[in-house]
Amino acid sequence: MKQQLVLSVEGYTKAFSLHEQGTVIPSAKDVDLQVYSASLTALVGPTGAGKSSILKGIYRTYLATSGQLFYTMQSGQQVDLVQADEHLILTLRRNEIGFVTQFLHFLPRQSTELVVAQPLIQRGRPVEEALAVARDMLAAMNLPRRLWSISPATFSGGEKQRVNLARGLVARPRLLLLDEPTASLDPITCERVIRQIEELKKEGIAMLAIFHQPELVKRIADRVVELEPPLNGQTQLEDIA
Ligand SMILES: Nc1ncnc2c1ncn2[C@@H]1O[C@H](COP(=O)(O)OP(=O)(O)OP(=O)(O)O)[C@@H](O)[C@H]1O
Repeated sequence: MKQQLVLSVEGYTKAFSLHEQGTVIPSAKDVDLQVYSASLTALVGPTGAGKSSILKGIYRTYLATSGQLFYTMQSGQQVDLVQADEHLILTLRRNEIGFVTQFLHFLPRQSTELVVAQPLIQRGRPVEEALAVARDMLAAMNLPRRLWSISPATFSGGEKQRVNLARGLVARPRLLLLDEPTASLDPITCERVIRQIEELKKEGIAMLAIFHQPELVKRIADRVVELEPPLNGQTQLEDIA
């Protein structure tokens, strides 16, 4: 399958100004990277290097301090995710860009299968059909059947991670962001996730994923972007004013 450029990150920089403390926390600094369809770009580097901050910038949970995030939409039109208006960002989140984070967001008393089916329902799939896809994915993620009809509120970290993955994977976005997708999984489930990632590649999906395990990166990454260690210390706000 021909790989096409889906996302080009150019000079992405993020720093957090903590005005009350009068300091600036540097995060990602001048990062360039590309993500192509039908492939996985791995983001590696030490703790605090800004890996999660880059994913959050692409998903627009964070606003970049500087730099550009050129995303090529399904329509072929290119948009800078730093500048795009809120409405477009919400549309892209619903239809094109998915994010599997370390945290599971869900409404109280919502069943696990409904949490997973949600991205499909939001796109207009009939509820029963969406639930059937969700159940298949929960089975693929090795989540015990007895947990499907209850809320994930009381789930263990590994169980929540499986629900998160199932939700991200059913959506089949064009660009999938994965923040340590296998971090709290047992080896069998980890293998299943790897199989799913291979499947996503075959379907043409572009992925940008943070990993801490070098052997995993070697196995599934098509490109590797290594971030520099974070700068030492903090900058006083007046130093950069
Ligand atoms: N909302 C925030 N407010 C202030 N500082 C933040 C915020 N989010 C991240 N940071 C800081 O930015 C730096 C980079 O954080 P980030 O989570 O992106 O690192 P990371 O490379 O993903 O680390 P890890 O491998 O430990 O997950 C850290 O020093 C962190 O404390």
